[in-house]
Amino acid sequence: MNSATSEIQSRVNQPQSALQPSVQVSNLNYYFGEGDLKKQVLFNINLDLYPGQIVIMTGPSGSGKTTLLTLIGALRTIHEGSLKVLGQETIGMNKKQLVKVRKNIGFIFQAHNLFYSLTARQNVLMSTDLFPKQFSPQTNASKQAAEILTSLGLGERIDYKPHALSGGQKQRVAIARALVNKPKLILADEPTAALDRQSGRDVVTLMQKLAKEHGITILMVTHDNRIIDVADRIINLVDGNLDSDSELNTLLVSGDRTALNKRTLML
Ligand SMILES: Nc1ncnc2c1ncn2[C@@H]1O[C@H](COP(=O)(O)OP(=O)(O)OP(=O)(O)O)[C@@H](O)[C@H]1O
Repeated sequence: MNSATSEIQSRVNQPQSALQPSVQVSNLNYYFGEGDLKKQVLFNINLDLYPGQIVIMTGPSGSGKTTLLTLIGALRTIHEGSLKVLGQETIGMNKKQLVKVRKNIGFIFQAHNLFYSLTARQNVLMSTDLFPKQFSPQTNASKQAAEILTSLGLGERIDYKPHALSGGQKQRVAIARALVNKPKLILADEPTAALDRQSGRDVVTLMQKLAKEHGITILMVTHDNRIIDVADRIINLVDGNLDSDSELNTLLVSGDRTALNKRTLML
């Protein structure tokens, strides 16, 4: 284990109270629309997410999951309260400052959004500032993209275009693209929805490994109850309110299967 890895390991193994949260949400309210059409969609949200944690966000349709995810991803600005992402307060930030915050976050979506005219490696490089100036296979960034793809089991597919890849392989390219800038926070919106059972399982196992080995915080919105067991924690939004927030192991250890089943039924 190199020194960087052991430092991360020791951070991840600390009690959560000793760690700096990657995301700190306090008293957050959010509204859409103006004047008479103004509608509140998030109500007094308080939430801290820690390094190494996989947090699954569930809740009925329209409960505010995507809105909260996009606020944490600095894709929108908050109106009221406080939202610190990787130590930076985002309220009052201008577009340029938000873009800077976003650079430290990896995004993974249901539709992997790959460019079909580019190879797996070139798709990964789209996330770096070095594209398209230098995408010859000799550059450091290109080598790094190849390394990440190899570590995700795509060593044989580095220079293939998406049409020659399976659904699970395409989603792994999307994960590689989310990782190339070494984010401390990954936000995923239905990352397994388009995948068969085995590919979905492979993708989340990989995400779990990344969270644990590199101290990455992963916040994932999913309706896929086939993958719920990878969560360290499940938060449930109902009508814009944080309805519950539980450690999955606690639910399982305490034998409170009714609570877990109730939650799973809502997915
Ligand atoms: N751009 C928008 N303008 C106005 N209202 C919006 C906008 N986006 C979302 N909403 C409303 O905000 C509320 C929360 O929506 P959001 O998409 O965050 O819910 P969700 O839990 O992600 O739903 P789903 O599971 O269906 O994706 C809903 O009432 C929705 O209609």
